[in-house]
Amino acid sequence: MSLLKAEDIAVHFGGVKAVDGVSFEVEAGEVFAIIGPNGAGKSTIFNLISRIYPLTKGRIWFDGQEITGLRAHQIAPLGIARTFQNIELFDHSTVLQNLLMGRHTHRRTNFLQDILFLPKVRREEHLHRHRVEEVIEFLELEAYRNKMIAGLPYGVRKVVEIGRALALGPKLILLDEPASGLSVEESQEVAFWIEDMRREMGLTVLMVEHDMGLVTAVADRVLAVANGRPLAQGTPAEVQADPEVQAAYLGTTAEAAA
Ligand SMILES: Nc1ncnc2c1ncn2[C@@H]1O[C@H](COP(=O)(O)OP(=O)(O)OP(=O)(O)O)[C@@H](O)[C@H]1O
Repeated sequence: MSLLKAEDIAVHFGGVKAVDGVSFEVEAGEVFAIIGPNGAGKSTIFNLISRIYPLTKGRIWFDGQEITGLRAHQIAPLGIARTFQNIELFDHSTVLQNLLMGRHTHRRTNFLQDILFLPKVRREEHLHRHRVEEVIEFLELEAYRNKMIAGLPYGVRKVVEIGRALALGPKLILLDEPASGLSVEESQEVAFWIEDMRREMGLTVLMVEHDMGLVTAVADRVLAVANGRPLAQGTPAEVQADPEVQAAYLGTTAEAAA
């Protein structure tokens, strides 16, 4: 059984069919990439899985449970974490504080227990700290631990965003363009981390990415979309060789070119 399954999903905004009849399955432990030209519907697919947008059509399952009818706040506790195309961090907080906020969904204590700082609260705090320190070590963020986000280089902020998602301790991580705006070296580093997330953390990765170098380096399978519609699915090499995919990247579809 796959970890994530999307069946014939669609969302229409007025006349715009942002996503229209897309199906795919992501196996546990797999790195699965969604590619496509600008405006193809890639981020919208993430927003459907995260339950930010209501589905016009279709169904989604995660870890054996149907999540089609769930609300956005119910998704993270199931073990799905995500990053955003436009980094969404708290600029005037430190790296450590941002990562601790990634643990927020796991809080089991209530406000009264928190202000009395009961042993249960202390134990929980210790657990959150431990997980966050693991993430800091994993992503080599030690030097930035107490630095404000606002003053950090773009590449480091992107890594912190991945860190915040990892701090949640997810089963599935959704990475929205993890290499966008990064240098070639930084993008290669992201490729190593994705590999390590799978190998060391046992994570399943679903990513949207324009950088075909990164996709080819890390993805087991790829889904190509254009104008909200699926074009091809397969290994990176198979999808890149697909004539419809090639046509879509030239700004036209194969049908239009025929
Ligand atoms: N909330 C919304 N309301 C109306 N239209 C939307 C909404 N969200 C997305 N769209 C439209 O859906 C289409 C797909 O957008 P989406 O952002 O998913 O594309 P994308 O493949 O992620 O593009 P990019 O690579 O540029 O980020 C676009 O035409 C976009 O304008």
